Amino acid sequence: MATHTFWGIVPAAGVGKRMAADRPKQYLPLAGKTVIEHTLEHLLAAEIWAGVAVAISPEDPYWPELAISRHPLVHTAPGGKERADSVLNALDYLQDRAGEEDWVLVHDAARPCIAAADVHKLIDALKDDAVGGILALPVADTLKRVSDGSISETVDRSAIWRALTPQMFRYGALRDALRDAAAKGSVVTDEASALELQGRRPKIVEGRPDNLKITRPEDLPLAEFYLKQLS
Ligand SMILES: Nc1ccn([C@@H]2O[C@H](COP(=O)(O)OP(=O)(O)OP(=O)(O)O)[C@@H](O)[C@H]2O)c(=O)n1
Ligand SMILES: C[C@](O)(CO)[C@H](O)COP(=O)(O)O
Repeated sequence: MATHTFWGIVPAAGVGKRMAADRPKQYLPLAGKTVIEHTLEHLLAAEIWAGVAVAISPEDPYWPELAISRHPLVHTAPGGKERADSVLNALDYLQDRAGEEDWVLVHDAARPCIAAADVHKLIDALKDDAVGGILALPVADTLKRVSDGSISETVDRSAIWRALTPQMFRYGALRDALRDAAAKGSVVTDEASALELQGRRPKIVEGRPDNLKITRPEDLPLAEFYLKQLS
């Protein structure tokens, strides 16, 4: 049976504009810890990691204060201007450690309710796949295309899924795809988009609806509720 090596990358260098708090949202208090501590503790609970590289802004005063920043499996990489730059920097940080065919799972610091079971579900579904893929959720609402404040059409939702994280790709393939996207000036908001631009077809694995991304203030009480259900 083939053996696999799994690295984690956690982009955590955003400023949280939409949250508009006194600090980046990954450091906001949530159920007795910071958001990023929940995220990393849940990821580490999957117990499959060769290491987890966390992309942190160079001016970030909060990260060194957290004990988890000194966890033996946790490495600190420099954050970048956009999320994709942070992920690329973390890949560069891992270059002497990770092999080209090792798996990399990228998970947002802002998704603290990730269940270890969902990490295992993604890995079990894709570890022998040629391309890799992502956790995602089918949309539950009717979708409208809107222009100038009015509806131009109702979009067929049967083929529309919401992208979640983790997103799981081979180290070398992900690095090359993100570098290509950057070289072309293409803005990619997730890892799958970078591989799609190269004509690849990442797979979809259905994730849990509680794996929400904390984006706006109203997401915090919802995350607290979900965390209570997880523990
Ligand atoms: N330059 C950046 C921008 C974002 N992220 C990370 O990418 C994840 C998802 O991004 P998002 O929710 O958009 O976070 P922010 O960019 O912080 O939020 P906003 O867009 O509201 O400013 C977050 O964990 C964020 O810290 C990052 O590592 N580096
Ligand atoms: C990667 C992501 O979580 C997928 O839903 C999301 O795209 C990241 O947030 P952003 O607001 O698009 O940067």
